[in-house]
Amino acid sequence: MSADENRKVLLLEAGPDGMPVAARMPGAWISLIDTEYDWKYHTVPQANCLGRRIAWPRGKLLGGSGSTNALVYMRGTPSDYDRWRSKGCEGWGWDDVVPWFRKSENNPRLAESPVHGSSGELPVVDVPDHDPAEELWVEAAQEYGLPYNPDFNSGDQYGCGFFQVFMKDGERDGPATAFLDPVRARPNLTVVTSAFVTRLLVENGRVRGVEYLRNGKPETAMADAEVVLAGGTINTPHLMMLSGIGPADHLTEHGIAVVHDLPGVGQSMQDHLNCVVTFVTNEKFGIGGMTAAEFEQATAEWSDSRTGPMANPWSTSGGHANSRPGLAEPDLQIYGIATPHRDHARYMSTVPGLSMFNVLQRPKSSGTLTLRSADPLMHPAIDPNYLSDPDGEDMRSLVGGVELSRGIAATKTLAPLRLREAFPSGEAKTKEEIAQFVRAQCQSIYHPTSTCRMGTDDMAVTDPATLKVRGLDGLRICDASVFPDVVASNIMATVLMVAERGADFIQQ
Ligand SMILES: Cc1cc2nc3c(=O)[nH]c(=O)nc-3n(C[C@H](O)[C@H](O)[C@H](O)COP(=O)(O)OP(=O)(O)OC[C@H]3O[C@@H](n4cnc5c(N)ncnc54)[C@H](O)[C@@H]3O)c2cc1C
Repeated sequence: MSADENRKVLLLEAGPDGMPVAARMPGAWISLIDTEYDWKYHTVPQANCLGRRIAWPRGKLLGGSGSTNALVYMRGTPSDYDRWRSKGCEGWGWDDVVPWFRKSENNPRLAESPVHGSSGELPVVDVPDHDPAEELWVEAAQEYGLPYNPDFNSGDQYGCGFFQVFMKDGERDGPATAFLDPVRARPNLTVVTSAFVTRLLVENGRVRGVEYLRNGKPETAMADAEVVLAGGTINTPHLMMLSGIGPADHLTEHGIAVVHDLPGVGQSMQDHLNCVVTFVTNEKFGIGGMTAAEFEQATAEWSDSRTGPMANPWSTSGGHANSRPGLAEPDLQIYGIATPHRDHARYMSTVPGLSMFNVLQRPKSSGTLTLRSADPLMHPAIDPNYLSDPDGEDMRSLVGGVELSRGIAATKTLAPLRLREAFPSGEAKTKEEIAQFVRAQCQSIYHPTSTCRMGTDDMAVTDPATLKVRGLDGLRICDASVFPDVVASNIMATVLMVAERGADFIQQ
C-alpha cells in the first residue's frame, strides 16, 4: 500500500518489534509457542474430542503467524479455488488466483514453470540439508505406493516428496522480512508495535479510525481513507464484534450497541485437524537421536553459518494421500517427522523414531467464534466443532490416516529400524479403538479460516470484488478470515495471495 507515495499508511501491531532468534532459526519455530510472541489461544472443550481444549497458537509480532510458523509454502488445489468461485466468489477461481500467487513468489528451482514466479519478494526454496531420516521416510512412502511429486504447487498435490519453504540463506523469510523490512524506511509508512487495537470507530455507517492500547494507555488513530483489518481468523471477527459489527442478537447479549448487523461474523470457521502416530526405535536416527551436545553444536553451526540441522524446520518430508479408495482428491496431508514427539514437540520421546502426521485437508465440520465478554482483553470462545459432520467423514479420513501411517512404517525400507508404534495409538487395534485414539489425541495444525468469509449470500461478510466489509464504508479485510472455506493445504501462501489482491483492490 505504501508503494504509492500519495498514501499515508499506519501499521498497528499488538506484538513487539523485532524478530527473536527462534523466529529466524528454521529449526526453532516450535519454541515460540506459549511465549510472549504467541496469543496463546485454546478452543472451548471439544465435545467430539473427549472434552479437550485444543491449543491454537497465533503469532504476536510483526509478520504474525508467518513469523512463527513451520515455513511450509503450499497452495491449495485448483478445485479449492474453483469451488470458491462456484460459491459466489467471482474472480477467485484457480486461473484467476495463479497470477497473484506468482506475483509474490521468487522460486529459483521452478522459475520455468508457468504457475510459479521468479521475481517476487518471497523466496520459496528447497531445504538445503535434509536429514537422512527424512529421505528414508520419503523412500518408504514411495515403496508404500505414493508417487514422488517434485512440485506440490503445480496443481497436482498427490504423492510424496519434500515441501518447499520460505527461507533465505538458511533463515526464515516471510511477511515481516520479505515484504515489510525492505520498505520500512519509506516516509509515508509508520509502524507502531505493542499497539493492541481494541475498537473500530464507526460514524454514520463509515469506519473512521481505531482505538488502541499502547503500554496500557488508550490512544486513537483516525483514517482519512480506510481501515484494513489483518488480525487473522480469530482477532479480526473478535474486534469487529467488540465494535458492534456482527450478529445483532449476540452483540446485544453482551451489552454491545449494534452498529451493523452482520450475522456471518464469527460463523463458518474451519481448521485442519491432525492425528499423529509415533514410532520409536533404538537405532540412532534423526533429530530424535541427537544428544544435547549435538543440539548445542547444531545451534552454534546455524549461528555461525546458517547451515546444518537447525536450518531445517523439520516439516518438509511429506505428501498428500487418500485415506481410502474412491476419493476424487487427496483428503490427507501427511508428514514424516524425524523425531517421535507429541503435541508438536511440547512433549518429546526418550528414544529416536518418527512421527507420522495425518492432517485432515477437507474437513466437513465447521464451527464458530463468539464473544465471552465485551472486554477486549478477554479471549473469545473458539469452537471449531471438530469431528461434528453428521456422516462421520472427518473421522473416517483420520482413522484411514492411522492405517496409512502403519502401512508406511511396515515397509521394507524402514525395516532396519525395527520401529515400534508408541502408546497410545499402539494399543488401538479395531476401527473403533482407532477412532477413540483420534478423539483422545487429535490436535490442530493451526490453519483456522473463514470467520469473515467472502461471498454474496446472506451470511457472507466480505465482498469478493473488493474485500470490503459488506454494508459498511471504510473497512476492508485482508487475512485468512475471508477464505470462503479452508483450502486443502497449509494456508499462508493463500493468505499472501489474498493480501496481493487486497493491495490491488486498494490501488484501484
Ligand atoms: C505454529 C504455527 C505453524 C504453522 N505452520 C504453517 C506452515 O508451515 N505453512 C503455512 O502455510 N501456514 C502455517 N501456519 C498457518 C499460517 O501461518 C497462518 O494461518 C497465517 O499466517 C495467517 O495469516 P493471517 O494474516 O490471517 O493472521 P496472522 O498471521 O495471525 O496475523 C495477524 C497479525 O495481527 C496482529 N493482531 C491481531 N489482533 C490485533 C489487534 N487487536 N491489534 C493489533 N494487532 C493485532 C497479530 O499479532 C498478528 O501479527 C502455522 C501457524 C502456526 C500458528
